[in-house]
Amino acid sequence: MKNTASLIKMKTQNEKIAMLTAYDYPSAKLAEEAGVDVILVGDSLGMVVLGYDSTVKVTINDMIHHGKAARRGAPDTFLVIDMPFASFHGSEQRILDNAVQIFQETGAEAVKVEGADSVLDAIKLLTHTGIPVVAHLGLLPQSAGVLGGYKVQGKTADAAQKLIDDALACEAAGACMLVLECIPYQLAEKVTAALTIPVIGIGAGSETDGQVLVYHDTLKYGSHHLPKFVRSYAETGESMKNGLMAYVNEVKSGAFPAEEHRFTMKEEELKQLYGGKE
Ligand SMILES: Nc1nc(=O)c2c([nH]1)NC[C@@H]1CN(c3ccc(C(=O)N[C@@H](CCC(=O)O)C(=O)O)cc3)CN21
Ligand SMILES: CC(C)C(=O)C(=O)O
Ligand SMILES: [Mg+2]
Repeated sequence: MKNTASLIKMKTQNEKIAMLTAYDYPSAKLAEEAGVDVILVGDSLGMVVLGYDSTVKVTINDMIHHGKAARRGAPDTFLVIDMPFASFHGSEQRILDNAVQIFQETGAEAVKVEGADSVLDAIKLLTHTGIPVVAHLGLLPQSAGVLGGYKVQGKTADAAQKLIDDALACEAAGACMLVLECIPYQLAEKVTAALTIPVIGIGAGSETDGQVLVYHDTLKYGSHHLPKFVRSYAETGESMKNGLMAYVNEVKSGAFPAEEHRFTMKEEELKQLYGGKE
């Protein structure tokens, strides 16, 4: 139940694919227990876990460190690892070395790369090597510096046609799945209908084969700005902060620890310790 064929089957049977990011053992474990179909160790971890203001500082080692933890938490879920900034550009040898390292060390089912154009060769190379590749089009956070920020993509007829062509080229290059980020829903619907592989949207409307969101956005964990396309399903950050404040208060007041939290020494041992005297 966790391979590329089972995901394509979900598309053909019109069963929506629920994808979520996760970055460590407990988050991946909760995602798997909740029935998430695909877990993405996204390079968004640079922002929501490591506190960077973009994803471009994330390294291969960061992805492997978090990927291995997520794998331990979710051994039975289709796991995708983002290839971080620039790690799938340059020579074939470099791209292959990076992808093989991530794939082998984490035991993930696939890696994800942002973009088409020159990235199509990387998709082909990795697929032919035996590494399933998830493509990612629309808003490419690793190219935010070039795109001029986190902006909706594919809004003009020309840009939309280019994205459709890119999506078809990603599929032809061997991609096993496609993520579409921040594009008009009409365009996402068209791409989804045009492709055989599953298309997963984030800020791309409801007509894709599935949805992906960032773990911390879904559970409102952290104080970051939430993009317009997010719906939060819990107030985790608030609940955690309340818990931590209660802990601090009880330590200060002496209410914690209580009798049931302490350990006791036997009377005779105490006597021996004090030499019979008090
Ligand atoms: N917490 C978090 N959630 C994400 O979904 C996410 C990350 N981080 N980091 C990596 C990328 C960056 N992403 C983002 C971040 C911000 C917007 C955003 O604020 N967009 C504007 C729309 C701008 C426009 O209208 O062109 C918005 O208001 O939603 C979008 C995608 C998506 N990814
Ligand atoms: C937003 C998703 C698709 C992603 O690439 C990430 O979390 O890094
Ligand atoms: Mg990413």
